[in-house]
Amino acid sequence: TNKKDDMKWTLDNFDIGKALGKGKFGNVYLAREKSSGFIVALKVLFKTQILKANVEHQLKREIEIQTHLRHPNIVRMFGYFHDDARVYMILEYAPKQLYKELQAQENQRFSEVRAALYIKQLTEALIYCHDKNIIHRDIKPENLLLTKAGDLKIADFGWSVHTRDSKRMTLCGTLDYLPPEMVSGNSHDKSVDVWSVGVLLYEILVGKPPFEAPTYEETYKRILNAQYIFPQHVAPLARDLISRLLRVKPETRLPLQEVLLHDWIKIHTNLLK
Ligand SMILES: O=C(O)Cn1ncc2ncnc(NCCc3cnc(NC(=O)Nc4cccc(Cl)c4)s3)c21
Repeated sequence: TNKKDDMKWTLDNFDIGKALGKGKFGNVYLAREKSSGFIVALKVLFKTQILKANVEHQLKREIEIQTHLRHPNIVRMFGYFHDDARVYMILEYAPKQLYKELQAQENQRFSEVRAALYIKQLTEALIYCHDKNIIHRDIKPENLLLTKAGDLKIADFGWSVHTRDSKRMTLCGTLDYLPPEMVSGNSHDKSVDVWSVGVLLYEILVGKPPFEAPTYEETYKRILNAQYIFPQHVAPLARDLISRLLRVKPETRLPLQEVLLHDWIKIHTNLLK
């Protein structure tokens, strides 16, 4: 690795700014690296919380994976360090959170052009991860950020960590984004990410997730049977793509490479991008 990569960072290297997000294990702060003036997001995690939740090994795996990923649609982890009480992740700063952007929309949904750009970029990032045998397993609006230019970045590297700092995590955790094989406790492979692309696509076009129900048990049942309906405003091509992703049988879900070739994506994305 070059000098920068094995740099020994400490808190003294940074001026700390406003809190960007608050979570169970600690907060994320805007920060500036003093010598370069470079702006980053500094995620602070309390060791006591990590140990209490018994997620130390998951954090180590996440850092190991994340420091080796380089993709325009994945938030970079430039490094990490720790002191006696906290672990710090030095992350690429992306100013907007997709779930907040979604909530700010009229009817809480994006246009087909905006939705197709996000799905295309998410799919490209997941293809990159899958090629490195990394399954994300936790794709949902809270884990997706947007750059100033409006490009999507996967921000969450707890690929298999569910006890994560998610904002919409209700007391017992939101099932909404989990595929049948995960809610039923069966084994799962990278096609779990394909399912969650389908859930995300449905939510950003409709304004709520496909299997949302008043009770946990009802959501569970609807996921197991891939039971969802489309409001009449959802266009036929979008319905076609979603129906090829939200399949109970993992092997029948559309491969991610074919998501990029689907007419709904091609028609609604700027082919030059
Ligand atoms: O989104 C926000 O709330 C605030 N925000 N706003 C702008 C912005 N720009 C960049 N990053 C942000 N947030 C950090 C995103 C993360 C990346 N990687 C993570 N990993 C993690 O939390 N791991 C982890 C946690 C607890 C236990 C264990 Cl085992 C692992 S969180 C930003």
